[in-house]
Amino acid sequence: TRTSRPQRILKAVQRKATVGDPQSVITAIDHFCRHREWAMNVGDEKGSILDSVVNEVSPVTVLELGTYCGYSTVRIARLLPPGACVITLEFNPDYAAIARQVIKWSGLEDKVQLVEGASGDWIPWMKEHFGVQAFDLVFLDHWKERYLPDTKLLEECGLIQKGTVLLADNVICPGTPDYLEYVRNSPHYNSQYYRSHLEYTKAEDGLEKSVFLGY
Ligand SMILES: O=C(NCCNC(=O)c1cc(-c2ccc(F)cc2)cc(O)c1O)c1cc(O)ncn1
Ligand SMILES: [Mg+2]
Repeated sequence: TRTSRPQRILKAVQRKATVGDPQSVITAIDHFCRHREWAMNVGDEKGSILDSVVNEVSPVTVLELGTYCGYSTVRIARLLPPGACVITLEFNPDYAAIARQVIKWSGLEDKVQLVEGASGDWIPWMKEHFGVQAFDLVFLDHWKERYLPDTKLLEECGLIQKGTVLLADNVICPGTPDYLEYVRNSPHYNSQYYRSHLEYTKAEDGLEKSVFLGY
């Protein structure tokens, strides 16, 4: 196929969504992925749970691991008050290039810092490079086998402090068993599972919300 799936998602946004209207961008991507081609966005059902957690935390600084096409970046950024921002890390340059354009179409570029690179390389530089003290909310949606090592790295770098909320996608499908075991058994986290479905399907999936209790 000439174009990539992310490119076809961007086309759907440019055809169906209104510039500067984040909700229309979200609706356009959900419609395309439900009726044309499945894609690994968090989706509308789990996206509503993400929205409720963002509203509950009302974060000033958010870290998103795994941007893909920027769907969840837009979902998060549209709920942030002035002065708050989301730093989103994407390893794949092709995904990052599409995400920049989706985020720009939504008009939320001032609330988003998209960083291209590997999470393991960038996390140790977050404080110095972005002047971040600690994250209020971390949305984990990247390589599933990186959830646990990156959580430990965030702890070691002092980027997770008392009250920081971790919200992890795909804890059932594709699944993140080692991460789940860690946050559910650690005395330093209060963890709860929000049962849902894999985006645009009937398969079970869910989000795990873990609040750091301090040391
Ligand atoms: O694939 C990279 N990132 C996406 C991580 N996200 C996922 O893998 C993901 C997968 C699924 C999923 C679920 C069922 C199924 F049958 C197939 C896929 C769903 C989701 O909601 C995800 O979030 C990637 C590539 C690369 O080259 N470099 C850095 N990262
Ligand atoms: Mg996901």
